[in-house]
Amino acid sequence: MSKNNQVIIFDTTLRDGEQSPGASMTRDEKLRIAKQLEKMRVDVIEAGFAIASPGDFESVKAIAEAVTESTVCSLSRALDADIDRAGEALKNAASGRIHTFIATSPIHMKYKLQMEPDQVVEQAVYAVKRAHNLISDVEFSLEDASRSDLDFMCRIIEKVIDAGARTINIPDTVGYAIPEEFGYTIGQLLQRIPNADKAIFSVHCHNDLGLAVANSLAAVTAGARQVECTINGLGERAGNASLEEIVMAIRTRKDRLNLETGIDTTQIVPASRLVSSVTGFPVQPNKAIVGANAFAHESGIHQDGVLKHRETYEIMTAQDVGWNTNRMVMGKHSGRNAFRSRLVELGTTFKSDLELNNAFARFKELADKKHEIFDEDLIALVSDTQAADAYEKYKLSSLNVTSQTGEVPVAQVSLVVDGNEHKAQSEGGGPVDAALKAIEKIVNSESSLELYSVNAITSGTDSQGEVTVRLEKAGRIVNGVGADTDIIIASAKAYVHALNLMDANIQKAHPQV
Ligand SMILES: CC(=O)SCCNC(=O)CCNC(=O)[C@H](O)C(C)(C)COP(=O)(O)OP(=O)(O)OC[C@H]1O[C@@H](n2cnc3c(N)ncnc32)[C@H](O)[C@@H]1OP(=O)(O)O
Ligand SMILES: CC(C)C(=O)C(=O)O
Ligand SMILES: [Mg+2]
Repeated sequence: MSKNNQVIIFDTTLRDGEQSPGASMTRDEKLRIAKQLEKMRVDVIEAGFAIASPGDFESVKAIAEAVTESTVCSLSRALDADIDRAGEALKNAASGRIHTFIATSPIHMKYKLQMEPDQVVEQAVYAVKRAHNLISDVEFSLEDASRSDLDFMCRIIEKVIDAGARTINIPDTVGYAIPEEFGYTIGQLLQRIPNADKAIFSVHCHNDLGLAVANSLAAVTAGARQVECTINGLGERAGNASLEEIVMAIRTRKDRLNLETGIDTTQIVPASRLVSSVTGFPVQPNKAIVGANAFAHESGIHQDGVLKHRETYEIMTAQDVGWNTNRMVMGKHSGRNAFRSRLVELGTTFKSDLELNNAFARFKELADKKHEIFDEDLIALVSDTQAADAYEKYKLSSLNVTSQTGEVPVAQVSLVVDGNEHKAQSEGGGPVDAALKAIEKIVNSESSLELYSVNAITSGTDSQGEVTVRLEKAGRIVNGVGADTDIIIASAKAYVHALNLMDANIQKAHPQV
């Protein structure tokens, strides 16, 4: 059985990960990733498949020469040329490993290798011996192990251990295994093979059924002590078991698994970002640990819980895996507590519950129109609300603008003045001009427009526009602001705000007016 509770993390992003169609990496890109993996304290880095191409040979060689803290490994078929090429690439490694493999399932032996099982055993033993002559650290993999016969696996494994293999890898090459069965297989191999205690048993799971991590965990529970995995779960077809999920599951459920890894988990997110930017494979937002939403909360009930006690909805901290912080995302599912708390952080205070409730109601209206509400939106929304709450002779009740190619824009506005509803219609040079002229028809303010400016508060076509309108009348100047996802409504709001400010000014100066 296992020697201790330490699980060796073998990263194969640079080999199996690179087998993802479209994920080819240059030598320098691989080197950058390898340095990050070393920084993260990965135990073994599979740097490539030295015989695959001159470029891959150079990558393995360069990584073997640059990395000193992790073992550097090259894959090779059970063939002389592959093994020798791997040995050559690794000759300057501080700690190198040759990883040789051959398929052991009936389907692979018969159709792909076109070899009899006895020939496969013979070639495996020969390959391990040849590799062992070049380097002491030899790993042997039984390709397609999860579809191989258990007795046959026991036979070949016993022989390759005798030949010098010190790591025996059991791959679920086609992602066919299910956890209980896979764990059982590992347990049986460890029990039945007489010299099993001379090697570390490893697993290498693919994600064709979405079970790669679950199968890997079942295997370590049964006694495997190396897991082969990749950053972001990159890899052939549906990918490999994801390193970040394996490592964080072992860490987070230490209570149950009683295992550990040597990984510096704070380097996980930087590694994920690097792999994503080098390969051009984006990380899905809901990806465990490294997805943008992995530590983000948008629902009011969750936000309230996290604000009161983080562990109500978080089983890890964002900082533990390399994020700066968790995130409260303001959106249509958010609640008052998160809304108030974010605004307090942004330096806003509410004088009363009524003020909070008014701002919150406007926030919900905005959230129905806009996917994500940013801090800038909140600030604009609160100043808009506070302005509206201050003094309001005029209130915009509704605005309807028709604007078509080749037609003169027409605006119909409904304005409440001192509690009474007034309606007006106007044409204009553009929809904004028409809207402001319609308002003027009702108010007849006799003020002149000194400035009209529009700002997109955030990026994106669903951004709120913030409009500033400066009016001048008899030497008095006021600046009205209005924000809305509809720029014409934002303009009307800003104009009405300016009219209210002008009116409040006049009231202060001449209370009898
Ligand atoms: C499960 C895995 O991920 S295995 C790794 C898969 N990764 C890769 O294949 C990426 C790199 N591969 C390559 O660059 C090329 O396939 C090479 C350089 C390795 C080989 O190229 P070629 O010599 O042109 O062979 P080709 O790829 O067409 O066919 C593979 C040959 O290897 C044989 N083979 C496959 N696996 C093994 C093995 N483990 N041991 C010995 N021979 C093997 C096949 O039977 C086939 O033999 P054949 O040519 O006598 O029919
Ligand atoms: C070469 C082996 C380990 C492999 O990648 C697989 O079987 O999936
Ligand atoms: Mg694989």
